[in-house]
Amino acid sequence: DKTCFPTPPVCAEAYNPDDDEDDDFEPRVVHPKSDEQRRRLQDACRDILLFKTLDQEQFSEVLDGMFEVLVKPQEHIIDQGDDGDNFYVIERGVYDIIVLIDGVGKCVGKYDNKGSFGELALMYNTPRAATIMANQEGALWGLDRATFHRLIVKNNAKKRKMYEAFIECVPLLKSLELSERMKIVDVVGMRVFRDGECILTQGDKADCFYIVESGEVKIMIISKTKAGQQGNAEVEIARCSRGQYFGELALVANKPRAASVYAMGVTKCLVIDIQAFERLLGSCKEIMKRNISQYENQLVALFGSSVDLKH
Ligand SMILES: Nc1ncnc2c1ncn2[C@@H]1O[C@@H]2COP(=O)(O)O[C@H]2[C@H]1O
Ligand SMILES: Nc1ncnc2c1ncn2[C@@H]1O[C@@H]2COP(=O)(O)O[C@H]2[C@H]1O
Repeated sequence: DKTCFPTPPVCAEAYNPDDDEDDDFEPRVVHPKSDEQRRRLQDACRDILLFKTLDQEQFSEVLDGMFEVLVKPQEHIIDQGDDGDNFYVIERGVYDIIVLIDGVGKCVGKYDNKGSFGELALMYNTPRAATIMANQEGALWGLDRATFHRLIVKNNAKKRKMYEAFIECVPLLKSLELSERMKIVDVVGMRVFRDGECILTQGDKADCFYIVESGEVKIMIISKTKAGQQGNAEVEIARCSRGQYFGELALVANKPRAASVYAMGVTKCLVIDIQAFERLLGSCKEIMKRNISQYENQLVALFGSSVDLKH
C-alpha cells in the first residue's frame, strides 16, 4: 500500500452557512501531523503554483488535509486511464511522466524533487492523462479528491473571473481557443515581487514561465566589461510590462537561464510550470521561437558584435 497514515485521520466540521453548495457540507478532513512533518510539508508546498491563489485559511485547510505517501523505486503513483483519486505534491524523489503515444509509453518529462501532479483528472473529471512512475525512493504528500475539489477546483471559478480579461489581451495567447486559455488560468500561480527583487537568475536551472500582469521587469545580462576594466557587469537588455512574457528561452532551448530578471516596483506575474507550459503552450512555441531569433540581433544592436556574453 503506497499510502501510509501515521495516525488515523479525524474529521472537523466545515459547515459554512454562507455557502449553499452541497459539498461545503462535507466534513473537513484533517490528518494529524507532527511538527517535523508539518515543517517538511510546508517546505514542499511553498512553491506549488496551484496553492498560490488560495487565501491563508484555504491554504491551511489544504495542509491539514494532506497525508504522507512513501514510494518505492519503479512504483506507479498514477496509471494513465485510471480514475483520479488524489492530487500529489512532491517532497523528494524523481518521477517519470509517461504518456501513451500510439499505444507505446513514452517518457515526456520528469519531476525532479519538486512540483506537483495529478490535478487534471480531478479538475476536469477525466481519466488520468499520464502515468507517473517513481525513479527512486521518494516521499509525496497526497490530497484526496473531495478536499481538492472543495478547495482548489472551486477556487478556479474565481480565478477564471479574475484573470479572464487579462489573459484575453496577452498577444502570445491570441491563437489559442478560449477553452485553452481558460485551462492555462486553471493551473497558473500568481506571484508578487517586491521592487528590485530577483525573479530569476542567469545560469540557473529553469522550471517556470512568466507573464507580467502588472508592474514591469528588467532583463539583465552579465557581460565581460570592455578591455582595461575589471570583472563582469550586469547590463540591462530589455524590459517587459503588462501582457508580455519572459523565461521561455530556457524552457524552449532546454538550457540554463540566459539572463537575470528583476522587478521594477511591485510586480505581479502569472507563473506557469514547465509541464503545463509543454502541455498547453506547445502551439505558441513557433511565435516564441520567432521572437527568440530576434534576441541575438537585439544584443548585437546594444553592445556591438564584440560583446562577450558570459553564459
Ligand atoms: N504532458 C502531460 N500530459 C498529461 N499529464 C501530464 C503531462 N505532464 C505532466 N502531467 C501530469 O500527470 C498527471 C497524470 O494524472 P492527471 O491526468 O490527473 O494529471 C496529470 C498532470 O498533473
Ligand atoms: N536578448 C535576450 N537574450 C536572452 N534572453 C532575453 C533577451 N531578451 C529577453 N530575454 C528574456 O530573458 C529571459 C531569461 O530567462 P530565459 O533564458 O528562460 O528566457 C529569457 C527571455 O525571456
